[in-house]
Amino acid sequence: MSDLKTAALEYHAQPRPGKLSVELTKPTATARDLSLAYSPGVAEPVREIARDPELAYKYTGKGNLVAVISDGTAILGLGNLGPLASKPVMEGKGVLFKRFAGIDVFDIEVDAESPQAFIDTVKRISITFGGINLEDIKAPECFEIERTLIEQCDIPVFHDDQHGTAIVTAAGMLNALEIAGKNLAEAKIVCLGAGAAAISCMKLLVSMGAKVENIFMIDRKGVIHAGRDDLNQYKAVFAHETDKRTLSEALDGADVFVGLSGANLLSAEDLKRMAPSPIVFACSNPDPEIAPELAHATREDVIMATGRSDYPNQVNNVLGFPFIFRGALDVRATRINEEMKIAAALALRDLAKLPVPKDVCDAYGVGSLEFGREYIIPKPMDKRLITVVSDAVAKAAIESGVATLPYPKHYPLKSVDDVFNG
Ligand SMILES: NC(=O)C1=CN([C@@H]2O[C@H](COP(=O)(O)OP(=O)(O)OC[C@H]3O[C@@H](n4cnc5c(N)ncnc54)[C@H](OP(=O)(O)O)[C@@H]3O)[C@@H](O)[C@H]2O)C=CC1
Ligand SMILES: CC(=O)C(=O)O
Ligand SMILES: [Mg+2]
Repeated sequence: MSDLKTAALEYHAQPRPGKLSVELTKPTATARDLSLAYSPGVAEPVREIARDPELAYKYTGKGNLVAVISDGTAILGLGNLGPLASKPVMEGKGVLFKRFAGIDVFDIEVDAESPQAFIDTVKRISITFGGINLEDIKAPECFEIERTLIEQCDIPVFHDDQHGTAIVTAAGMLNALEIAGKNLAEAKIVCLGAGAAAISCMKLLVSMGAKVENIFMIDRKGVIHAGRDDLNQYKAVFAHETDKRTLSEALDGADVFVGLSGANLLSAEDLKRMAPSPIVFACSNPDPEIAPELAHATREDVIMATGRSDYPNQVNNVLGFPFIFRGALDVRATRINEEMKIAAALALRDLAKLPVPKDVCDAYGVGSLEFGREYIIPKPMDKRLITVVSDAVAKAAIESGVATLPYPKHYPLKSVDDVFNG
């Protein structure tokens, strides 16, 4: 077994199985404590909540609890391996929510026979939570699932593979284009993949200035173009008249490659076809569309990002979801809207341009980090993320009218330790 495989399996198995547990937040040392925590005292908050449901936020953990829910149909780039196999990823998201934003998570893997069965399950349990993070659900089913749940739930429902990925990709892309001396409005973009992440990423780039006619999206059957009669409504948005049919043809002179598809699908030969200073976001997990070593060996001028932690420029939704939900929960937003997504993307973009503190460099074992080809986006370990991203999201929620609480007194948060100082 490879070192990483052995270490990863050992990490998950020892010293106890899994990565998450439940912790107590109140004293339980005495009989008196127990009479408050459980019977008879527990009846008091029960009566209060029955009288006024809003009081669930005061007397239970609802307001800081997010459900990370999957049906296991698109686990990372590994495909449809079923709900149980998705559990390590969902626990992993729970780890990141807690570590970076102090948010508690129940991971929930649903064995659903249809999208409607999945929707019904999530809807029925949604009252338990302050927010719902849908995860690793394949396209096109994910779009209808999310739309219906947003409509039916009064808490934020957010399919992270769509919007978290789009927000982080947009932030990195704006910076990469600036470094390459290009701009979104003129960039010729090739997107390999036309699923949950790809469609949402391209939609957000369009809403931030990219031109649909400059985007070539590619699925397993090749370039998505106006002559195809096998496109679902989500792919069809990106269909235009073109004689390009293959990835190679689409990449001729392209400024940007975004990979949200699968491992090793971009060859060195294809990378050579791209324009000067090509931007390559090979974001498939765990293995990117092209290995960074191969990309750098092929093109000295490449600006390269992956979804992984072990290379520079990690374009991964971990930079978004903890801080976006933190901001949304703290103003009790009823949804996560476009204004909040764009605010998060711009906050991430801007943070990458500030001097990087020493503790962040130390965590990544480098002497320094400076805005440029090898540092286009902040590092997940950067403690300022919770300050700037959560603040931007909370403010955008208030300004766009979806917040039900005012701007929190303890904002902007200085660190994750600050979360319960409000
Ligand atoms: N870095 C990050 O933060 C994130 C990365 N991702 C990565 O994006 C990828 C897709 O995830 P997601 O959108 O959720 O999954 P989906 O199942 O919704 O979409 C997968 C898409 O990839 C396409 N695809 C797969 N293999 C090929 C191929 N050989 N050639 C062309 N297209 C191909 C599929 O084509 P078709 O439509 O024809 O089936 C489909 O459009 C995964 O690798 C995942 O790890 C996802 C979210 C976040
Ligand atoms: C990062 C992530 O959510 C994915 O690859 O699916
Ligand atoms: Mg995912």
